[in-house]
Amino acid sequence: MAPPAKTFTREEVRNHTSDDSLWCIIDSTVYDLTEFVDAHPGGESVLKQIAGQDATSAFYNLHRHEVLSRYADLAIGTVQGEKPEVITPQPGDLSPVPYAEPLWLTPHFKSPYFKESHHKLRHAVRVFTEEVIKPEALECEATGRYISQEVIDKMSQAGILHMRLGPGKHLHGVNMLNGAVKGEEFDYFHDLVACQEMCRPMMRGFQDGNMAGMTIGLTAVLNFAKDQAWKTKIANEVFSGKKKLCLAITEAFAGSDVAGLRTTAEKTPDGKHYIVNGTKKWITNGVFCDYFVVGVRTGKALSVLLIERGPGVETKPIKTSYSPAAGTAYITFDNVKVPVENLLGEENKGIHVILSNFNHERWVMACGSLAAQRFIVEECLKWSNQRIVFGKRLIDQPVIRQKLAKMIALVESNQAWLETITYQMCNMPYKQQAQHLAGPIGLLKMSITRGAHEIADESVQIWGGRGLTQSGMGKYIEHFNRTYKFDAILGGAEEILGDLGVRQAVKNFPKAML
Ligand code: HEM
Repeated sequence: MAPPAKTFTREEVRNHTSDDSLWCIIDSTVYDLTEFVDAHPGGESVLKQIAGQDATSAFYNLHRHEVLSRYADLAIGTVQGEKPEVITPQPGDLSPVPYAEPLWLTPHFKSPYFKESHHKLRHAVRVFTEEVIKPEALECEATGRYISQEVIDKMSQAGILHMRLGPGKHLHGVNMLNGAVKGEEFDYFHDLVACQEMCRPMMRGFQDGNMAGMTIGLTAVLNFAKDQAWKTKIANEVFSGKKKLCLAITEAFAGSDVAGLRTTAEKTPDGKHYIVNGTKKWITNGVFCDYFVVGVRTGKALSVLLIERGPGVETKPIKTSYSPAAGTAYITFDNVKVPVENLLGEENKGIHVILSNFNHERWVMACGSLAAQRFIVEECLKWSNQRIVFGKRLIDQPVIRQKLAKMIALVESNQAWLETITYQMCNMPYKQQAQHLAGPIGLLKMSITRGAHEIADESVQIWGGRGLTQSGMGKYIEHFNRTYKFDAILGGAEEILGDLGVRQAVKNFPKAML
């Protein structure tokens, strides 16, 4: 909101220093703080000290720019002949801060990978994220409530729910974000753009609460359901946002080691149903889902069933270090009767169903974690540039520049690797992807989550106490430091994925000797 059109001279502002009239200037705007003094969260005395003065540096040393838009009604005009210097970003804007955007979005840099439609989609998703998703994310993260049906409906109408599964036939004919990209043209670079843009609210619990379950679970139905009409029914219900679906594989008994699952499914004597018994743990979105894509033991091997919420299915929230908005659940199945038609893929060949989406799931997590790291780099660059300590900006200290250099290098190198792998995904048929990319994607995710560890650590050191505080200037640093580990565990632990990468590399090792 622009300040009122009235103008004042600096001389006039200097006359308002009493309890009856206390003004100050921040970035050429004049604020009347008389009534606000008592309510100021930072106390009265600090405002009295800057009465009548230009408080721009003092303000930015202690507050985020967004505070000014929250209190815009305190502005009474501007200083005659002066214009604001601080940039107020508009929805969809690219950040002008160095390294705040990937190189393909940086002026003068070229990329062989991104076309006009990727740029269009980037802009459209960023606007949607800022206008629709971010306000919801902030509220859900603060209150712990689950995503609202209203926001789910808006995402469905904009084609975002379809988009979250990556490229494929399910996108054909879907109007995405008012024609930003055609479903038929949507490739893994569009997918990358959407994944990275949708992380921008930087609310990690909500990010998973925002339909992560369907992203990793619905593909099993699309690719392995046998009955076409049944598949279409489930897909329509989920893509329209009317029903929620999640993937339920991990158990207290087995995390990354899926072969150790203990939930059982036994066929009834008439062969028409399975009776499912067991438990599932850490199931993202489980608390509010209607459908569960469940890994079960059928005899000695694994199978995958779609189980509908009903008698015998119970979900309880699990408290994790991110917000309850993710809907993380402990699930119990007690004598749940499931029609045999709900089998996905072949009986006892469920491992193929489970593995089939791992590459995409891990790649999605890699995209998201890296986008969050870049956001943290931007926060650190801005903070180091505006924070004055020992009479200098933080960035004037070599030790801080070293930390920033390390953080930038980690993000840029991982983004370059991510784009190279994405290019392979665009150019390899599914079978080749499964054969050649599981190892590289495992190594990529490991590298990115290791980078997150370094970046979380260095950023807290740069921000000091504010990096440990849940409100105020360093709130994103605190949040990132508390939640970055999710990406190092979910979808396969860092160590397991690194090991997968090396094992795949040595599988067909040539007779090459030293
Ligand atoms: C338009 C003017 C101002 C508004 C609307 C405002 C608002 C706020 C708000 C909302 C907070 C809570 C923390 C946050 O959300 O960032 C805060 C904290 C604070 N403010 Fe202000 N403020 C203003 C000007 C100033 C000025 C000029 C100073 C100092 C000279 C100041 C000193 C402080 C201090 C010391 C804190 C506590 C910071 C911390 O806990 O780290 N404020 N202010």
